[in-house]
Amino acid sequence: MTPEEFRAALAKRGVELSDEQMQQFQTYYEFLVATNEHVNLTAITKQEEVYLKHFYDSLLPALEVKDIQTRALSICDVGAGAGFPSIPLKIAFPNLKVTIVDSLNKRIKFLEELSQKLNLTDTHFYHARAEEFAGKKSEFRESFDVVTARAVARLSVLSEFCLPLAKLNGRFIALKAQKANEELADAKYAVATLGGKIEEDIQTALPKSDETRHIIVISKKKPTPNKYPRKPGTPAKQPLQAPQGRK
Ligand SMILES: C[S@@+](CC[C@H](N)C(=O)[O-])C[C@H]1O[C@@H](n2cnc3c(N)ncnc32)[C@H](O)[C@@H]1O
Repeated sequence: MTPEEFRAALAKRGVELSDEQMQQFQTYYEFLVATNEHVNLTAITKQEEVYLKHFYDSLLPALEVKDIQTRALSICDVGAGAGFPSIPLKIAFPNLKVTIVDSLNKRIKFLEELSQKLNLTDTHFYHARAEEFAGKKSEFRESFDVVTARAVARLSVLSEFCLPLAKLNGRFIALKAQKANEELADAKYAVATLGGKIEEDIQTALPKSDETRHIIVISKKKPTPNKYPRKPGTPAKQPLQAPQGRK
């Protein structure tokens, strides 16, 4: 998808980007590819692929969950890497307040520089493991309207990173490509244990492509018990699973 096709596809979905926003996406693309020469940020570097598979893909949550487009929501993006999905969301919807946490400091440094280049306001970057960032003593626990994550871990593990960060009545929105159905079934126990409720699995696709995407919306119904998230590494090693015989 060329930048102009990107703009037209979004306009078709009711999102009009200004020339300035288009320039921000272009600056993002150029800085991503230049930095990628010496810092491992992405395997996708062709312009048309970055616009489709990173930029447009990152905007899918806002195309499907409309209040992201207009409200001054606080968003925490867990494991954003080179900024996906939250930086494209912030460029397209400057109303958002974005916090990113990633365990790789080189990526956080890239994002800090990127944010300055794009003149973004209300963006905050933290080098930390999600398990610590969301811990019971953390000021960030249960403080965000929306928590997002793309390509970080399977849903049962991701729920333990993300649900503790969502406010009561807030949402955790996971961006998934394949195997979403399997992951959802496998994550039911974890989601319920952590205070969440699976609300929707919105199936969608990238334009001019048969690649399906799932936007999974989980609402935070109850506070997360203090013992979660467990210590760094444990959620991935021992994902929360129903005791034998329970579903
Ligand atoms: C495959 S990348 C995906 C990056 C981005 N979300 C995307 O969709 O392109 C996964 C990212 O999650 C980060 N990550 C993995 N486990 C993490 C954890 N426990 N806490 C914080 N960040 C984590 C990694 O450092 C990496 O930048």
